Amino acid sequence: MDENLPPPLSARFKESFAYPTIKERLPSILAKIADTTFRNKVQIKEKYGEDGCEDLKSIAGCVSKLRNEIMTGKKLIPIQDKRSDVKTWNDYLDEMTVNEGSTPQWFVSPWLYVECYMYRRVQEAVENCSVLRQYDVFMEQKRQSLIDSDQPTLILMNYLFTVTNDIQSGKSLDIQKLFKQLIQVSLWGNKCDLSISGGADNAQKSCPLDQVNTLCDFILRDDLDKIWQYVRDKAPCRVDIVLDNAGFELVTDLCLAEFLTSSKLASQIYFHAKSFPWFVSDVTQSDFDFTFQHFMQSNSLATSQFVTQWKNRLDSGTWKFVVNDFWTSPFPYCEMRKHSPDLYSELSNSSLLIFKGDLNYRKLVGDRSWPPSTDFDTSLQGFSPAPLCTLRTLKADVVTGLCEGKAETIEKQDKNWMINGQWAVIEFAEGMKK
Ligand SMILES: O=P(O)(O)OC[C@H]1O[C@](O)(CO)[C@@H](O)[C@@H]1O
Ligand SMILES: [Mn+2]
Repeated sequence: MDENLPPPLSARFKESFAYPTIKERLPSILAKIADTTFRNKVQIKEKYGEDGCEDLKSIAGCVSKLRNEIMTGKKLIPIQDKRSDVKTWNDYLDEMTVNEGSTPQWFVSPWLYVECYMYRRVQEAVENCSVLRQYDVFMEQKRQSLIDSDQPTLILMNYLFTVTNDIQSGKSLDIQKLFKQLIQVSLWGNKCDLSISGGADNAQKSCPLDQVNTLCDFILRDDLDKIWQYVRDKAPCRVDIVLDNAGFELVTDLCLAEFLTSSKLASQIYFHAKSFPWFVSDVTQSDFDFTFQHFMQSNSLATSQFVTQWKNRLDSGTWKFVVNDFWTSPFPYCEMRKHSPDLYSELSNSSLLIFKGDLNYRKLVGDRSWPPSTDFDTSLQGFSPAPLCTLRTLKADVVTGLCEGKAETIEKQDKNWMINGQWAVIEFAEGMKK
């Protein structure tokens, strides 16, 4: 490890947000999983019979054991299942053991690593089932949060419908203004994750368009002008969105993608998603499919036209939905080139990478305790497959790229500014010019 880098965030710092996350938030997420699996018993029995019930029992048992391991600060143990990423995880456990001089522990080791490990252990419980190997322990919550966001979704779809019709009919529009607006809608969509709330209802309630104006002052660093100039000069170009949460956030990402495509700023959009349930609300293939199914049942003209168009875009390859196991690995992104060279080179074909959300941000900056005024480029530690930007509301006590004194000023105004999801950053790193 580079001695000059600040230390990784960890629950061993009791005043940091890692500590209550591991002590309270993670155990409560696991308790909720055990709870919902029991509640699903009747349904599962109908569909899968006794084997299904046995699987549910086994998932609940594994999750309760894991909860106990966390609460008693046990050592991390190797993953044991047949998923193709097992070796990666177990090799990393060995590597961390060597680095730390002893086996990693929940309240001692880097927060990023142990928190990712928890979700991989939950998946282990599912992988070892006999009939429920596709089971998603967070499915109900994710679906409900999409349904609970129907109202703001409709407002957004109707608005976008007018915008795209105007574009098509050649009406003169302020594309720059729309670009900035839809980026901000997608940014604030990131408020709606289910991990920060420990799985409690966190759906979008207010009007997503009004929010853009009222929340302007809560953006601590705003590189939108630079991003706009870059995209305008590159257009039409390939844009990659590294997705975060299902539910309303995904709706906002799809709307951003639609705007970029119909305005011809983007020629192609890649959506990157998780290959198994992750940090409660992150998008998987089945969440993406459910979102489309849900839209297909809508009575709204705008929604049903968009969903047909989006399916066509996916069929024709203008849009691509891709998953990669790297996104559900514990590695910070500066290690992507080493651990997933194929993904790194795939991303380098893009003109702009948009990283959504808090966890992506933590991985971009290596989840280290950087002084907030550290240059954003420096904190990326060489990760630069293509020009990139982040749309992130702050839910963890790490941030870089703020101007000198900004953190201190905000701290006086709101002592929870780094963790309450009320503040945000839009940061751009152009990297090496291509
Ligand atoms: O969905 P997001 O924005 O990545 O947030 C995920 C959550 O997980 C954490 O990274 C850790 O629990 C928080 O910082 C945040 O609440
Ligand atoms: Mn998430």
